[in-house]
Amino acid sequence: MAVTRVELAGRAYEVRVGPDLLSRLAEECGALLRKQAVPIVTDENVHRLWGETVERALADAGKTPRWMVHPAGEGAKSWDGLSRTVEWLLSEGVERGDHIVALGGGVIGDLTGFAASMLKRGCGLVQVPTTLLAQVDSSVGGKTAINVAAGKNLVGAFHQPALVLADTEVLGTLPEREMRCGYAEVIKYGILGDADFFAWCEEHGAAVLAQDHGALEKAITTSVEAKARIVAEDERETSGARALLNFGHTFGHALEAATGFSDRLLHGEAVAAGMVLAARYSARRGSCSLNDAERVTAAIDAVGLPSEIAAMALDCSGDELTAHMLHDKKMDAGTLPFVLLRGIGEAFLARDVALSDVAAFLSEQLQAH
Ligand SMILES: NC(=O)c1ccc[n+]([C@@H]2O[C@H](COP(=O)([O-])OP(=O)(O)OC[C@H]3O[C@@H](n4cnc5c(N)ncnc54)[C@H](O)[C@@H]3O)[C@@H](O)[C@H]2O)c1
Ligand SMILES: O=C(O)C(=O)C[C@@H](O)[C@H](O)[C@H](O)COP(=O)(O)O
Ligand SMILES: [Zn+2]
Repeated sequence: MAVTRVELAGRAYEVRVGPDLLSRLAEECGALLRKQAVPIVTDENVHRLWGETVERALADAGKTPRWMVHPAGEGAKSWDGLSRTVEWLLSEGVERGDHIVALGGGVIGDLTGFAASMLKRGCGLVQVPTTLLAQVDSSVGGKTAINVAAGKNLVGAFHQPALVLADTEVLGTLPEREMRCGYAEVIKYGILGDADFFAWCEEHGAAVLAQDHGALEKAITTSVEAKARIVAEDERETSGARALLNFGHTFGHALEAATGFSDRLLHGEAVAAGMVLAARYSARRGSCSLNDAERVTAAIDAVGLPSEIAAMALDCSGDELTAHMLHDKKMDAGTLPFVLLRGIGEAFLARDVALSDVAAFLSEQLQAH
């Protein structure tokens, strides 16, 4: 098992990555699960595939899971999903000192984390991420949110977990498409801040997706270490360091909005196409080389993630895509800082980007090929 600490003063916590953590859930959580009944929020797929393992793990420790099972998919990150979760937690008598278990992908983690942040003004949380995306990204760092009509993640809170348990065995049941989505966030860490890791991904992407043990473990632990370092430096995205984790997301969230937060384009896929756009836009502005932008595109193409928005039949204009960006949380006094590249491994925050120029660039990209 690999252990990474997220160093936050007075609230440091461990991210444990390795096999068989789910079947040791009670031991791993120790005193965090202080009552016989354990409130667990999950979705229908995870419940069907891994519910029994959890039941057994808790039964061995004399505990009983209490389940809240959401429908699978992004739709659960909604006002309705949130109110149902909070009402259920209240009906279960959850107290401030209890820890709610979020067992699932990023949707369940973001939703449950947000519910935990507001229940009795904040109760405990254990993240048990079951997708690659959630293991390398969403379970770490305390960003929680729901989507609302105006856009992605626009209502939320920072609420750190007390523990993250990333069981690599649970990825065995994850569909390939979801593995690819997680891989998009893995290579993001290389592109934004670690050229050597990006080069490693270029070589080993297929092995990660095939769940080769060594490659998968390196991909997860390198990603978690990068995220933990950045979150410890800038927990609430105030200094600019954490904003770099948003590489590809301003474009990506606009693509998710344009496709109605549906299965048509999953978050990881939107981020993949968004990273290609951010790299190409960087090259167009002359901050990075065309060659580096092409390397980003090739790495995304190589694993079957979408790179071309022209192939997405989006039925919207560049202006309509930039209109979605006006809701981006990085928006500051009327300007939107963009995470762009000086090169592979060197992202920076550009504060002088005109949205009209981005719209013109997107119009070209929508028509390319
Ligand atoms: N808070 C953050 O820092 C952060 C970071 C990245 C992404 N996110 C958010 O995370 C969400 C995407 O998360 P996701 O990609 O994990 O999607 P998801 O939670 O929808 O999970 C993807 C699918 O995989 C299924 N699944 C989960 N675990 C499984 C398993 N072990 N075996 C089989 N099926 C399984 C789920 O039921 C679902 O159908 C988005 O809403 C995104 O905005 C948040
Ligand atoms: O943890 C962060 O910070 C990130 O930006 C990670 C992203 O992968 C994630 O999708 C996040 O939810 C996006 O943040 P948002 O602030 O743009 O909603
Ligand atoms: Zn993301």
